Order: sequence, then structure tokens, then C-alpha cells
Amino acid sequence: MTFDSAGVENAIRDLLVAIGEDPERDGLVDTPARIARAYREMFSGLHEDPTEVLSASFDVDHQEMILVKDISMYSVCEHHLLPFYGVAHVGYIPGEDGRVTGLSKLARLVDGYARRPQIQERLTSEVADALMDSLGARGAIVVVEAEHMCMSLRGARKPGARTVTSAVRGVMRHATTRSEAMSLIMSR
Ligand SMILES: Nc1nc2c(ncn2[C@@H]2O[C@H](COP(=O)(O)OP(=O)(O)OP(=O)(O)O)[C@@H](O)[C@H]2O)c(=O)[nH]1
Ligand SMILES: [Zn+2]
Repeated sequence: MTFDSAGVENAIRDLLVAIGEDPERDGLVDTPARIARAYREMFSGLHEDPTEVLSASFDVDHQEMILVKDISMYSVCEHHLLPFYGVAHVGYIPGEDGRVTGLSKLARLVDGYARRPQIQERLTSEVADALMDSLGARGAIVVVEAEHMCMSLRGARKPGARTVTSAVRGVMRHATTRSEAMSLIMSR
């Protein structure tokens, strides 16, 4: 499936009517097209393979942990189509060959999985699994801390509550490595 701009525009026009608005009034007349452009960007991850960025790898023979902290992250919860946003911490231990990927590719990997209707647990696991399966890491840890708008502005109405999810794979599961990673993540 490709992104259907006209389909989104029609659906938003119907949505505006359904909530009791007039889609032809001045302030709303361009809204369907604006939302189609915004959704194209917010859901662009659906039309790409996020692991492709990992093919840019270098042979630096590094055997220890590499961790990028506080990667800003914006996604959309699949239950309410409202944003959830915060930070991701992504770490891995390279495979036996010592090949590493570019640091920015870790941020791009998060974006690829974030730009689609998501739940935080799946986003967290997908990033960790990509590091293991596509980069060939020996271990991976991903921690995501996020606030969900569906919990802040409606429903439970608890602004400020942060949800923390983690996915730990391979040798990163060993107690000492895992606690080294967690203390690096927690330190400011
Ligand atoms: N586990 C998990 N739950 C999420 C995520 N995003 C939203 N949710 C939850 O999904 C649930 C959907 O629950 P439902 O009872 O089907 O929907 P609802 O009536 O709108 O629920 P309330 O938000 O409690 O009003 C809610 O508890 C949300 O907080 C996520 O990323 N992970
Ligand atoms: Zn939600």
C-alpha cells in the first residue's frame, strides 16, 4: 500500500462533518490537505524498511558497548492516533567482526519504527531486534521513556506520567553488562 493523499483528504473532510464542523469554512478549507501532508511525514515509516540504514557499517574492530542516549522520539499511538513522545536510549555490542554502524543511523532506525501507528512496547522491541538481526550485534538494549497524549489530554488525564519500556537482547542480558548499560542510561 502506498500513501493515498486524496483518500486522507476525503476522510478528514468526512471527519470534520462528523464532529459537527463545517469543512468549507475559511479556517478549515485547507485542513484536509494540511493533514494529508502531515500524515505523509508522520507515517512515512510504513513505506520504508528502517533496517536499510544499518547497511552503512564500518570495520573499526570495536568489541565494547556503544550507546546513544536521549534520542528524541515522536510516534503515534495506534489506539487513539494521538502522539506519544520522549526519548530513546539505544545501545549495542558489535558482533565478532567488530563492525559498527554510524551513530546517526541509530537515531534514524528509531524514527523508521516511530513513524507509523505504534505501541511503545513494539517500537522498543523492533529497534532491539533490528540491531541483532540486521546489524549482527551480539547484544542490544533499548529503553524508551515517553508521555502519551492519550493519557494526558483525555481518558485518564494524567499529564506528566512517563512510560518506560525496555528490550534487552543477546549478551546484554548478562547481569553485569545489563547493569553497566542501565547505569550509563540513568546517569545524566
Ligand atoms: N501497553 C500500551 N498501551 C497503550 C499504548 N498507547 C496507548 N495505550 C493504552 O491503550 C489502552 C486502550 O484501552 P481501551 O480501553 O481500548 O481504550 P479507551 O477506552 O480509550 O481507554 P482509556 O485511555 O483508559 O480511556 C489505554 O489503556 C491506553 O493507555 C502503548 O504504547 N502501550
Ligand atoms: Zn493512545
